[in-house]
Amino acid sequence: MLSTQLKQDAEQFIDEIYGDDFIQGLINEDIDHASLIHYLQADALYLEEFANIYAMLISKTTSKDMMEYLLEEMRFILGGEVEAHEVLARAVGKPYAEIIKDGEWYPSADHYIKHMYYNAYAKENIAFTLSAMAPCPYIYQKLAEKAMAQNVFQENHQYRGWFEFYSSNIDETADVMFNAIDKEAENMNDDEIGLLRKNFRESAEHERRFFNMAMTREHWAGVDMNV
Ligand SMILES: Cc1ncc(CN)c(N)n1
Repeated sequence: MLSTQLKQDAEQFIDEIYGDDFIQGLINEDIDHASLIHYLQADALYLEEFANIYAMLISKTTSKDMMEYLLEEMRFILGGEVEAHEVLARAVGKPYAEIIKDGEWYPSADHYIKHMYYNAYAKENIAFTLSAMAPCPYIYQKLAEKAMAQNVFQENHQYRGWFEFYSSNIDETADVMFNAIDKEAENMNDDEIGLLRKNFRESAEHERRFFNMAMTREHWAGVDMNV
């Protein structure tokens, strides 16, 4: 099954991201607040676009079950995931709404978001977009599970809630995406399946870049946003 291959492909990225500074900084509680703020600003906008892309997929599917799933996920991403963001905002010590008001699509986030939009606009079959979206729930879930398995988070650990949230809330999200990808892949040729795999791997790398973007507080250099 293609999803077995995709999950195998993801492993390398999960290990790399786990060892990178963002996740280690959360585990060790020594991540700097400026990086958390940068992450929250970028991620609030990323999630908004993720919800918009779900809406685009609703118009492309004829399956009622898939429509219901997409609607439910839209609601979750617009409301539920704020809970994970609130954990980080509390550590920063500022209201979440105040933190995110100045964000923009920093370069790595911009690239990731446009990778998903490209597939939503260019491809009629939703499996192409889903293959670019699936690393989002899947990689966070695996990172959180790994962190919970390898560390003991005391009651007062500042980021415990973040890991708990992603290790327990998004199981089904990734599963439904993988099932839909597998179903569509049954009727695809090798080139198309290769593209699904490429989309997935690219997004897995985007996930890594997104975290690292926060650590370096990446910005557009030489682009005056007020012009
Ligand atoms: C960039 C990114 N990727 C994944 C997730 C988890 N939904 C997230 N919040 N942000």
